[in-house]
Amino acid sequence: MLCCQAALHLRQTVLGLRLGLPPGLRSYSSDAEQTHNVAILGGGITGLASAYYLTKELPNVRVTIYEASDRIGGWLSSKRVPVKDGTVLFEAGPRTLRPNGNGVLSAKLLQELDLAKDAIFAQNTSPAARNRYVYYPDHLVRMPHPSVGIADNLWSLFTEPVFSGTPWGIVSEFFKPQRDPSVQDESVGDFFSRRIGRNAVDRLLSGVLHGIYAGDAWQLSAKSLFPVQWRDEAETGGIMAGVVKMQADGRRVTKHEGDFLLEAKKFRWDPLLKATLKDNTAFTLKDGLQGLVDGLARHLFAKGNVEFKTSSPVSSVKLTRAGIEVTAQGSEQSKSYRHAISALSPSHLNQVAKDPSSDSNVASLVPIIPSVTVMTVNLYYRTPDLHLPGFGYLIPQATPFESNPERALGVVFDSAYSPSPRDLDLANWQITDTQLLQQAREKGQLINVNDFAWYNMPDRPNAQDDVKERGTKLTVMLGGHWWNEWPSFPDEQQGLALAKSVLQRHLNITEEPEAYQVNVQEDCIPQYTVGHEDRLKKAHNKIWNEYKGRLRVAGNWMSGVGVNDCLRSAWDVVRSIRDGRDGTGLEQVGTTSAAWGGSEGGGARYDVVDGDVYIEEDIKSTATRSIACGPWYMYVARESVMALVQARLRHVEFEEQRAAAGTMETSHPANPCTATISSPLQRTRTVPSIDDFKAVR
Ligand SMILES: C=Cc1c2[nH]c(c1C)Cc1[nH]c(c(CCC(=O)O)c1C)Cc1[nH]c(c(C)c1CCC(=O)O)Cc1[nH]c(c(C)c1C=C)C2
Repeated sequence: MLCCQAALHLRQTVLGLRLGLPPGLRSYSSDAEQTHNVAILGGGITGLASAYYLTKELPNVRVTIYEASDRIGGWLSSKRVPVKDGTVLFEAGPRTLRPNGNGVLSAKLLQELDLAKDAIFAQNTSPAARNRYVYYPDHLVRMPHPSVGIADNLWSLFTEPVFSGTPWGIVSEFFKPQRDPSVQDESVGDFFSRRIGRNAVDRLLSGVLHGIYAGDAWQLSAKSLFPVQWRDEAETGGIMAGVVKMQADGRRVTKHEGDFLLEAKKFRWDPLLKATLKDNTAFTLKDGLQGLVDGLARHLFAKGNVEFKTSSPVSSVKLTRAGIEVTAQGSEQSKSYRHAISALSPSHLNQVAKDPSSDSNVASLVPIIPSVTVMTVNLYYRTPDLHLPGFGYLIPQATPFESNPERALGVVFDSAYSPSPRDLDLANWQITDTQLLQQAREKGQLINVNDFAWYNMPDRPNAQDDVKERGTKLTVMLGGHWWNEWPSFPDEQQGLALAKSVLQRHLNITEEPEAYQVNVQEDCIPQYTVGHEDRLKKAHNKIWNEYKGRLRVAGNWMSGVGVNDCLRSAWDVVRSIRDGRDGTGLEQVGTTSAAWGGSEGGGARYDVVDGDVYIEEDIKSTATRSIACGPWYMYVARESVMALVQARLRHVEFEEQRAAAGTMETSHPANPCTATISSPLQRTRTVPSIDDFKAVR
C-alpha cells in the first residue's frame, strides 16, 4: 500500500514536471493554518467535479480523493475499438450532455478545461434532435415535431395506437378534480393516469422514464420527478392550468435556482464557444465523455493540491473533535480532515458510516434508495444507415411481450451523434470558406454545418469514429427495472444475443456486427420511488445529527440522475462549504419540489410573480433587454429586473417579520422543511444582497 502511495506521489510529481508547472504548484501549501483539507469519497464524476470546484473556490484547499477501483470516472467510460478500416468509439454509459439547465456547468467546463476544441455539437436541426421514436405496439412511431408539419403530426396523433386517448386526455385535464390534499406523494403512473389517462403513461411516458431512469413508471415518485406538475395540481388546479399560468406570469424560480442562474450569468463566455453552442441540442467529445473525466483529472493533477488514492476503498468515516476521520482499507492510519464529501452511493455510504468498533445496531445513515442495473450493448455494423435517421427509440412498458420478449428499454442510434466522413468533407458543407464561417460564428450568426458544429474549425473537425466509410453504430439498452428481481444477470454472450435479437425483430438487422462491447453497470441508476423526498429529509437529519456538517453528500441519488445533475450537486456542496454554511448537501430537499407558497410557504424560497423574470429564448422577442446567461441565452425584461429587486426586498422583509414573531419554518440543516424552530433564528442561507440584483440593471 505504502509502495502504491509512493508511486502515486511520484506519478503526480512527474506529471507536474512534465506539465512544466512552477514548483509551488507541485506540492501542497506548507502553511497548515491557511489550508482547508477535504476528503472526497469516490472518484466518479461527482467526486472529480467536487475536487474541481473545491480547488477553484478555495485556493488553499488540499483535497484527497479516495477511489475503491483502480480507475477514476465511474460510469463514464469510453473505449476505442478496432474495426476493418479504422476505429470506432463505444460509450458504456452516458454519451451526450445537454447545455441547458444544470448543463450550463458542463458547458462551462468545456471552456475552463479547454475541452471545447475536442467537442462535437449536434444542432437543433439534426436528426438526433428532431426524430425520436417509440416502439409500440409492433413498429416505430415518430414522435410529433414541428419539422414534420401540422398535417402529418395530426395524422399520426389520431391514427397511431401509441397516442390513443392522449390528445383528449390533455384537453380534458383542465376539468379533472384536484387530488386529495392529504396525499403526500404518488407514483408517476398514478399521477398522470389520474390527470391525463392510463394510455399516456403505459404507452408514452413509461418509455421516456426508461430513457432516463430505466425505471418503472408505477414505482417512481411524481413529486420528485415532476415537481412542477405536482405543485401545479395543488396550486392551480391542474397541469394544463399551471402551463397557462406560467405563460401569463412567467417562470417562477426558487431562491436556490435564482442564485444559481445569477451566478451563471456572471460567467465570461468565450464568444466563439457561445456562438458554437447556440442552437445546440447536445454535445459530446471526440474521445467520448471519458474526455471530460480525463480533462478534470489532468487539471487536478496539474493543480498539485489534489491527491488521488485509487484502489483505496474507504472503510470508515468518523466524527472527531478536530473534524472528520477517514480510514481506507489496507491503510493502517486514518487521516483527519476538516470536511469530507461523500460521492458514494447511499448503500456504500451506509457501510462506511457504520462504526465497526461499536455493536450498536444504529439505523443506517441514509434510508434505502433502490437502484437498477443497466446492460448496454454497443454494436458496429459495416452497412451504413441500418436505421431511420434519429436519436433512437424507446420501448414503453405497454409494448406487448411478443414484440419485446428481451425486455429491452430502448435503442440509441449512436451514428446520429457521430459525424461521418461525409460530414467532415468540406465539399459537402453549405459554406466552404472556413474563414468566413469562423467570422460568422464569432458574430453568432452561423454555426450550423450539416447538422453539426465544431469549435475547433478551421482545423479538421472532430469525429469519434476514425473510419474511411461510415457504418452503423447502435447501443441496445437492457435491464433496468425489468431485472429487479433477477437473481443473476445475463453474461456477455447472452447479452449480445439478446441485443441482436432485439435489432433483428425491430429493425430487421440480420448482419453480424463488426465490433461489439457488452457492459453491465450494476446499480448504476438510483430510483426516486414514491416517498423519495421524505427519505432524503430523513437522510439529511441523520447525517446532520451524526456528522454536524463535517460530512456532505453529493451525487446522482438526490436531485437528478444525469451527469449534469452530478456536477450541480458537487457545485452546490462546494459553494456551501466555501460560504461557511452548515449543511449536509441535502438542505435544499423540498425547497424546489414541494408545493410553493411564494413568500407564504417555507420562507426558504421566494418567487417572482410580478414579472417575467427569466424569459427563455423562445419568447425573446418580448424582452427589452437581453442578458447572455450561459449558452442557452437568457433574456430579462427590464421591468422584470425591477420586479426581481422588489420581490427580493419583500422576501427579506418577510423574513425579518418572521424573525420578529419568533418562529420560522426554516431550512435549518437539522431539519430542512418540517420543523418550526424558535428564536434566536439560525440563518444558514446566504442571502444575496440587493446589490447583486441591482447589478443586473
Ligand atoms: C446509458 C444509460 C442511461 C440511461 N439513462 C441515463 C443513462 C446514462 C441517464 C439519462 N439519460 C437521459 C437523461 C436526461 C437528460 C439528458 O441528458 O438528456 C438522463 C439523466 C436522456 C438520454 N437517454 C438516452 C440517451 C442517449 C440520452 C441522452 C443523454 C445520454 O447520453 O445519456 C438513451 C437511453 N438511456 C437509457 C436508456 C434505457 C435509453 C434508451 C434508449 C438509460
